[in-house]
Amino acid sequence: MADSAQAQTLVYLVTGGCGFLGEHVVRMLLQQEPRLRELRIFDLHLGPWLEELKTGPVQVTTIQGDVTQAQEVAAAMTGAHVVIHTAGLVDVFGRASPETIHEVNVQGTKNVIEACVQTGTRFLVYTSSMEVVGPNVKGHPFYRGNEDTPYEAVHRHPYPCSKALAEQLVLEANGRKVRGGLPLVTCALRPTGIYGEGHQIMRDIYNQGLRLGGRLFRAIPASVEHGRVYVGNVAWMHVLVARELEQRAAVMGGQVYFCYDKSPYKSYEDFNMEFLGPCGLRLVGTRPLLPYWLLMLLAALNALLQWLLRPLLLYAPLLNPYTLAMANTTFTVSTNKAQRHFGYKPLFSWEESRTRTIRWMQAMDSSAQ
Ligand SMILES: NC(=O)C1=CN([C@@H]2O[C@H](COP(=O)(O)OP(=O)(O)OC[C@H]3O[C@@H](n4cnc5c(N)ncnc54)[C@H](O)[C@@H]3O)[C@@H](O)[C@H]2O)C=CC1
Ligand SMILES: C[C@@H](CO)CCC[C@@H](C)[C@H]1CC[C@H]2[C@@H]3[C@H](O)CC4=CC(=O)CC[C@]4(C)[C@H]3CC[C@]12C
Repeated sequence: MADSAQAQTLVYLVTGGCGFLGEHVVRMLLQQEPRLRELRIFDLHLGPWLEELKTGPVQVTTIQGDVTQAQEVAAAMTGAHVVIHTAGLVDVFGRASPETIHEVNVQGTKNVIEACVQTGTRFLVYTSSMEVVGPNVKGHPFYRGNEDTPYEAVHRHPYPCSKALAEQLVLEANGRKVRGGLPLVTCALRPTGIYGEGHQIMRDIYNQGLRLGGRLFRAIPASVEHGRVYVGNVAWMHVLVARELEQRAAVMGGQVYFCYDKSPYKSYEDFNMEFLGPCGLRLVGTRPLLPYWLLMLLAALNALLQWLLRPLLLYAPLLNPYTLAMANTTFTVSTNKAQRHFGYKPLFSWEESRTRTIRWMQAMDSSAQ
């Protein structure tokens, strides 16, 4: 909890504070930000776990609200010093319409920026995504690249398009005058694929493995590297950026940072096995069991079924042409920009991140029995 020796003066607002990443950011702020006086948690859906936070020394205010509603955002932000904007619609499975994704991710971000200007909130940290860069529609590999690595970032899918547009808005807003005349300082963090406690896709893959008798079948060559980062380290990076933005505005304002840690470079499936293996699942095959053209056909079939069934029900399996391309294209990051600009070092080692994730999966498993 916050060190009471330091003055508790700051008001933070976390949008999407009840999501997978948002909850970790909220808990990390309460543990690691001694200057926090009030923490506002803004989300479309508030979780029951928030109640336990209200007994600590920091005032925790929960706000059920929608980022697409400009007046709700502005009302929540009045008097806040820092906003960490993690709220977003994360959908690569065709559950939401492209219009809804745009509305939440782009219009929602515009509303946050305008609310900063209107209310005088000076520091904005935006959760962007590796997807703003790639993999692109051509499936070009991005092998251990950094923030300056040239890459043809061309997207068609609504999710990366929306994240790219929103990130651009955030970066362009850096330096705008907010109420009171001081400049807005903004910054965007680009996590690669986040894993850790609360990761819904990991849960889904685990359940899929159970349904298949404790087995998963390799679909992606082991040589395709997919960047992953532990949720606790992503949260830590958000807390550090928020803390350092004021002092290092000239260096950090308008910048983007990949979120990285010491998680190993592996294929999406091999990486998941680091957690699913200790939970009793087995990955069958050292090479993909089906040829790629057949997987593409199955993915296309899933897309067609989704479209045909849409009037009756929502069919949104994990495999579709976009997720297949994502999993099958090398995209990994190797950078030290965050360390150079604001002294970031991962708070959790790979071993700790792995252990925490396994413990969470095992607890989830035993509570389901
Ligand atoms: N999960 C991942 O691997 C990655 C996620 N990101 C980004 O991180 C952020 C958080 O993602 P996750 O925690 O994974 O997703 P999540 O779906 O668990 O959390 C998003 C939160 O935003 C809230 N939200 C959605 N629409 C809202 C609205 N209209 N108004 C207010 N709140 C709303 C949701 O209720 C949810 O609590 C997102 O911006 C996402 O684009 C970036 C890179 C990787
Ligand atoms: C082809 C299947 C065979 O096992 C595996 C399908 C896996 C996919 C569901 C995932 C592969 C890559 C993931 C994405 C990636 O980690 C980057 C992301 C960044 C974000 O900002 C949001 C989440 C995601 C799009 C993530 C979603 C799930 C995958 C597509």
